[in-house]
Amino acid sequence: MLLSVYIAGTLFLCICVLLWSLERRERNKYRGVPTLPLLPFIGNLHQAIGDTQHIFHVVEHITEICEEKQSLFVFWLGPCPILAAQHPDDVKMITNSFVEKPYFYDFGRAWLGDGLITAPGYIWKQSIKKLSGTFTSSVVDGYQDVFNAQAQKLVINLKTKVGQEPFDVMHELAFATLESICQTALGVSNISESIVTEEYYDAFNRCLELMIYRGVNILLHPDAIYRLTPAHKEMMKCVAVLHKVSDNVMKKFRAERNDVKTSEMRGNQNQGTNKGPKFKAFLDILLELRELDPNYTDDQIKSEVDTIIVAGQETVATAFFYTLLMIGCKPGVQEKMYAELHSIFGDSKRPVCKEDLARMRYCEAIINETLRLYPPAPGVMRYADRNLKLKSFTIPKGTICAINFWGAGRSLQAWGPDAKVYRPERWLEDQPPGNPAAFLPFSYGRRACIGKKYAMAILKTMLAHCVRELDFESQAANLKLKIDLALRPVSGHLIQIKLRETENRCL
Ligand code: HEM
Repeated sequence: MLLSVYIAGTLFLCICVLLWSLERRERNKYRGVPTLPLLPFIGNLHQAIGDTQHIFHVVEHITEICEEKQSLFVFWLGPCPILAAQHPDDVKMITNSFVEKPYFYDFGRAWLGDGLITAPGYIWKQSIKKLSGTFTSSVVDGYQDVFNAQAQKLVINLKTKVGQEPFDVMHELAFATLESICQTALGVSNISESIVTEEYYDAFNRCLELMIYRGVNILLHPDAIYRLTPAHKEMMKCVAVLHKVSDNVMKKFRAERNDVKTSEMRGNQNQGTNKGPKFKAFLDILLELRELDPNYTDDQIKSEVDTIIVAGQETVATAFFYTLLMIGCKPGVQEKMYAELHSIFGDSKRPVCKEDLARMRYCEAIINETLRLYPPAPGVMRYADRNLKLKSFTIPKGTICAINFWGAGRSLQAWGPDAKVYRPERWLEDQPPGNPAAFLPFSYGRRACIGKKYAMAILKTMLAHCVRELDFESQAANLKLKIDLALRPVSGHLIQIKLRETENRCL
């Protein structure tokens, strides 16, 4: 008996020593890179435990260290090093060199399959060749009618809130951007209630929460363990709701395209009854690709549809919210924007056309400044599939790199002494501000956002419609934030609305 206790004890000790020496060897690879105080085996894991508000504080703390030392930072999630980067030179190198994403992205694969965001590198390389040109300026110009219609509908919805106490505006924004993405990129002109539903909205938010919950619970990272948990069961239920939406969209799309073909075949007889969209939708392009390439499966198309819904909806709605938040607490900025709109539109509430968008320079500066300080996605990750030499450090193969958008956008080094001040005018000066690789809301390098032109067009259109008729008020002084994958305010997306004075006079 004593002997077996002795053997077991010795064995345990040997395993600990082995693990400890492996850990030391691994940690030595990152010697010189700042980190937080480490515990044996768990590294910084204990510092990551907490809610999503705590995660935001950790990111803020890391940002301060990186800025002060002008260096990288390594966070040890147990045995797994996560290398945070925010210096423009490092960001450029990392995002241009690596296209693989770390296993954290697999947590979204049940939902987004091999769509562009979650696809492994070899699939992404094939997909991006086909899809990189799907949101060019000329394609996005074709969406302008939908953007106007959705913006007008949003104004009508927001007018019902005039005079109320501060309210959470995200619901209105999310529905407007979801309908827009279905009508534009996915080419479904009649959005029925079966598509944009409360059930979808709730399932979407819950999925994000469940993914972050898994992300911070390292014990739930292995699939074999996660599958046994109630969280997995709930995730699959939510994913089923979300997939029902993409299935519905695809069914409707096919039905509408068949109607268009039928009415085209009927020729002149039915002229004027064809209500299909005037542009080629992203989904048109996907279906054309499938006709040309038999290896392009229905599953792949569905994954891209789910991906485009996620990528083009929540991000735009969040960006719009922060823009309202900023103009709402800076009356001078809002008035200057209104003056610009008045110089373009006069008192007219006419639709916004692409020439107007080009003239809305202050409005664009407001959006850029908002995205700099409040990037809807506060960062992204890349997986180092080989060693990479940076100026100050060689990233070892196997490292998970986290690009810190939040930190890059607020860096004094990159943006100057007023980096933390909201000043849209910086975007209108002769020299473009900062360093392009420090302005990261759409990411940078390979695997950056392909929807930037879409985002800017819809954001400007919605802003023009809203600010021409409404006056926004908000409190951002004591804003508390959390990271729910997206950067979100803890107390909700609170805004107050008044009718613009000119509107009051008209009534
Ligand atoms: C303000 C709005 C937007 C922001 C802040 C934003 C941000 C981003 C970011 C940070 C990424 C990189 C994700 C990663 O590497 O993990 C990304 C990728 C992507 N975005 Fe956007 N996005 C916006 C709007 C849109 C829109 C409107 C669309 C489509 C209509 C879109 C489509 C995509 C796609 C397909 C990808 C994956 C690209 C790839 O991996 O090749 N985004 N976006």
